[in-house]
Amino acid sequence: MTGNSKDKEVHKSPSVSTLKLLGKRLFNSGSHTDNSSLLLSAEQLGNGRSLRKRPTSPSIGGTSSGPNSPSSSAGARQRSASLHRKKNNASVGFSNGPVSSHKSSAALQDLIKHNNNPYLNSPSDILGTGTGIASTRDRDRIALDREKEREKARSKERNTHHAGLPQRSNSMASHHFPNENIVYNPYGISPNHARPDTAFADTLNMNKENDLSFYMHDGNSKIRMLPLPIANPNDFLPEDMKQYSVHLTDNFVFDTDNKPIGSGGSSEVRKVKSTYRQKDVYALKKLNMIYHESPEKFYKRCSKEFIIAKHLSHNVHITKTFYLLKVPTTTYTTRGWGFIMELGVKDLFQLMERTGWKNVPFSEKYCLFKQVAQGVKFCHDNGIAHRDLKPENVLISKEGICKLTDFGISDWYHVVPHDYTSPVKTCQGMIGSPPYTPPEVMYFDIKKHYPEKFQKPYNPLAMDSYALGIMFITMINNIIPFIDSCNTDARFREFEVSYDNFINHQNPHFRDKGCHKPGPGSEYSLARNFKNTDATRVAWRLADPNPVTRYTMDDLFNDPFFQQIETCVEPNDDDLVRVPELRKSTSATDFTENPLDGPRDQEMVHTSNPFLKNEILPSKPRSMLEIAESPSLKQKSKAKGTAKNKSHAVTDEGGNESTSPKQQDHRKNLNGEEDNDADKEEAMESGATNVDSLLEKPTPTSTKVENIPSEEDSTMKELKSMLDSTPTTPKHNGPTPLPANIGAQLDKRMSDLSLKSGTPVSTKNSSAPNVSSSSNSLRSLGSPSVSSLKKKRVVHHHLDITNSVTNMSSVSAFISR
Ligand SMILES: Nc1ncnc2c1ncn2[C@@H]1O[C@H](COP(=O)(O)OP(=O)(O)OP(=O)(O)O)[C@@H](O)[C@H]1O
Repeated sequence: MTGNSKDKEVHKSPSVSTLKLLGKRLFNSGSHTDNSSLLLSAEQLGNGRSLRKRPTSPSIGGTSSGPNSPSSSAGARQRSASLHRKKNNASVGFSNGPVSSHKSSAALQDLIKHNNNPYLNSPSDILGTGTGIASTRDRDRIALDREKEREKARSKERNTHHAGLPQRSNSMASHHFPNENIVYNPYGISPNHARPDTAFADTLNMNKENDLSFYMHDGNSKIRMLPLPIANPNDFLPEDMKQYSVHLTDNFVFDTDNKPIGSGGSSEVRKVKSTYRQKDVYALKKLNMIYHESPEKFYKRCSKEFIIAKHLSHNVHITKTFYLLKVPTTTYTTRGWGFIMELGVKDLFQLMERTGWKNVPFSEKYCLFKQVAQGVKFCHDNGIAHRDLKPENVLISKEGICKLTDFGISDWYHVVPHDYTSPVKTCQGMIGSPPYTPPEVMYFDIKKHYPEKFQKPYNPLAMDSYALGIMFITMINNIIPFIDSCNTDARFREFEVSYDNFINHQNPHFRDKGCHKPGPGSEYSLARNFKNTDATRVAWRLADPNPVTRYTMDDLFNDPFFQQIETCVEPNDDDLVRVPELRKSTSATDFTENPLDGPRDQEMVHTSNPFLKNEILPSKPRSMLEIAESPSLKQKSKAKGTAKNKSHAVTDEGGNESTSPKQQDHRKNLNGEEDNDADKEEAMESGATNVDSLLEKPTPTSTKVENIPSEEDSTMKELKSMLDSTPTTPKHNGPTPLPANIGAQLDKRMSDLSLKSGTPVSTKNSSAPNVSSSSNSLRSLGSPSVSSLKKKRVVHHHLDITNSVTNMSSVSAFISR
């Protein structure tokens, strides 16, 4: 178990912000190696696959289109690679890659020194063994390339085909800084494509952090602020998820440290503390508007993410999401919405980029892999496809437990969302984060210019399997195997050829269901480092380029190698996370989001829920306890007077557990924690008030509806109708999904917020075998409230990974070039 010192180290380490900065500079350059004698190799090979954060392709609308620019990222990378090959006159296999133009850079040498790229360790890597047996696909590829060229020309003629749609920017991808390598950043800042949603990327620059003026560009191209009044989250949530308090500052204060702990394409994550228990630290995922998103679309997107995340918050391998709250403008954030979530110590990417990662024993890596798989299985078993699995979206708790997060593009995957016997609903459109996005999805990437005939509806579950396989390969190889999982990437082509070779020449039944013969051996580059042909079977079957034969999660859980992996936590172990307490719920009259804001009644203007209009939203949202006691809003009066100043510790299981002060005391004792909450409370609350009173200025209401895919329009109607649902008694039983009626209606409607649904495919067998993994796990004992606070004994020390790059100065050497 990692102690406090480790945690501190975590926070000192150059985490997300540094990584992002590093990524901008270093992606496609030689990556870390511990062997300086390999400097030449690194440069010659132009390793472009070093680990870096992968922003999600934000194709909310179902397509991720980009300008038909000849300078797409792929193009740029290809140019680099070919240039490199020319320069070095080397025939390379997997190790072939984009060129680094910083040969003589000290920073690069420093970087290369830390390289632990296993491909660089053997001369045979250069030969790309395992791929030269047959190359039957080459002809296909040439034909495909020709066809793509023709399609590209046609596409140019069509020119503005995708204009106005949400786009994945190719700005950073195609933008070359004179002294900088290419970085693929869909949300990148470009002089030509200023993306409002990139505003928070700049907050990672610590110099700007306390610069209030930075946050005052209301409505300019960098900052996108929601118009006032900010909508009430409860207006967008189903009955059983409505919250007692909807204001962040009612029950939380920002961490005094006040540094962002992470950021993504549409969010920034900071620490917040319970107003009542300073030791209870949570993550606030502050959500930002993306592109030219309208406020309505923003609210619907975010509430969907929240509903899915909360729906899944019943498993030790899922990051718990507690509340969806209004966030005021402060020195730390702009106004908007945010999630209160369980705090992760770091994400898997941050573990993998540490120089000590390469020394992590196989057994520990397998354990992490299996934990992630358990999380994915839980999602699938609960009707959700994650669709954006990548190391950045796996958080590690302080106990070393892997927890999936970021359900921003997740979706219900059944045709009838809550009917798990109904077929799988296929998807269309480019989503996800290369290279974890499988080839069948990459065909939808507009920048790849694939002919439309290649774009077939795909199974979102197979998407998760593939991502898991690529994650596994990356974890073992310490480097991503390729940049894009499509045949525009030479390394991916090599992988495909290797795959075919293995089947054609060594194991013809490799793709057969139930075949558990050994997988590829060390003659295959992407198998060599596993040193275990059972592990390669698992990795390669998950990363099967063919989605039809790819391992499903059930196949994975049936695999004998997977089954025998020992983990240090069981999927049904209880969590150690304390549900944040809600004591205060600011009423309409005593909460001032902005002094210039209109009366709170205006919130009603935002609601599209006729039910709420008729009933008149009560000034104080009902608590989960009140909802449980009297589901109908008409009975609200009975519960009146119990709301304010009452302690509400609402479980994330749907509100069926409200912890009494007595219980809290008990928990406190079990934890051995010292509370002093009452003493601190007053001071903390006054702190919260101060935060509230910080600067904010009115925003011109932007209601411009962009030229969005028609499905977006329809989804808005669907969400409205979802909210018209008749309230039912909120009830949750453990991991059971949403209450039947509401859940079914909600699922149906929310599922329609998804990408274009296509033809159903056959439902997979949802039964999973019993997986016996760790015998070392502590099983839950006693009641949940007691067992949830038991410390678990783990067999591995997942956070205990050394890093030779520990301070900003060493990092700044990279980025100050
Ligand atoms: N609960 C949390 N605790 C600690 N760190 C977190 C938490 N949630 C997110 N992070 C950090 O912030 C990063 C971004 O979070 P997340 O992926 O949820 O944002 P996003 O905007 O949806 O990103 P993406 O570009 O992948 O869609 C994560 O990679 C992680 O490092």
